[in-house]
Amino acid sequence: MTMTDRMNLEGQQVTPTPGTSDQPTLECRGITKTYQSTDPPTHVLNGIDLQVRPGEFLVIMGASGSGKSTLLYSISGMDRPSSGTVLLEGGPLTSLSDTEMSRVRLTRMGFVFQQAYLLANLNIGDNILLPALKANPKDKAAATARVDALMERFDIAHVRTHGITQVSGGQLQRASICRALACEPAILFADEPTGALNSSMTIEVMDALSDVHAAGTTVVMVTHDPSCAARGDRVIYLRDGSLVNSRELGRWTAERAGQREDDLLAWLRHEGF
Ligand SMILES: Nc1ncnc2c1ncn2[C@@H]1O[C@H](COP(=O)(O)OP(=O)(O)OP(=O)(O)O)[C@@H](O)[C@H]1O
Repeated sequence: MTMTDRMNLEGQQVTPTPGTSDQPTLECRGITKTYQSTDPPTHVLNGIDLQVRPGEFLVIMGASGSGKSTLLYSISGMDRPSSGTVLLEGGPLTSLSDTEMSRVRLTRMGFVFQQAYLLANLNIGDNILLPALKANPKDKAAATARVDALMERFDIAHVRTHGITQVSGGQLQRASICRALACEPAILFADEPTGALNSSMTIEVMDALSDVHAAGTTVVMVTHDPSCAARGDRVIYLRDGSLVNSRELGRWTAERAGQREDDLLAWLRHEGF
């Protein structure tokens, strides 16, 4: 664990939450990313060290262009870092072939984006089922049972047979969360999952992500929104592609949400947000 991981704004040592195992779910060492497609090349990440504890809800924040999405993509196998190592549950990701990486993404990781990216020719239920069937075609009965349970849990069972244009934005994003959980991933990555939603749908979706986290799934989320960030156990702050500070928040509770947001906002302002 790095120094920034252990210190809060006041430079005090903090006790990490929750995490029980010594092995991080995700470990990143010396991650750099340079886009060679531009002239001159664009250096975006400058050697990020990061550990995500089992069951932790980690939030990545920073100004626009600071490298948040690039970091998320580089550590989740959606893109490859230019250098550095990523370990998922102790296994090296960065040395996998593209085919092996795709398999790990499908079976061990879930993804939620700003847009739902569900298929227009499938109904909501079948969209959610698809990755589970792709991961294990022989598992149809078990996968269907899992998907039914997820749709009940996230209150979209009643729109199972609806088309993707026949549900609200909040329902669509909850369907994306169900799809991301259908293969029971070790970790869920979310990139601005509420970026396209109004405030009531944002709360719906963040309640769903808090539920995912409370059930034990490790979550890594990029957001611009301090009220969403306040749901996390820990917020890290990027500036110009470097991890410059980190804030332990402890477990989110609805009762303390307002105070927690105020504290986080004060810290973010101190960081230049
Ligand atoms: N494919 C690419 N090729 C070249 N440069 C890129 C590419 N993708 C991102 N960048 C650049 O990398 C930098 C970081 O982008 P990134 O999207 O990671 O930032 P961000 O913090 O997520 O920003 P935002 O909050 O605006 O989404 C930006 O300067 C961006 O222009």
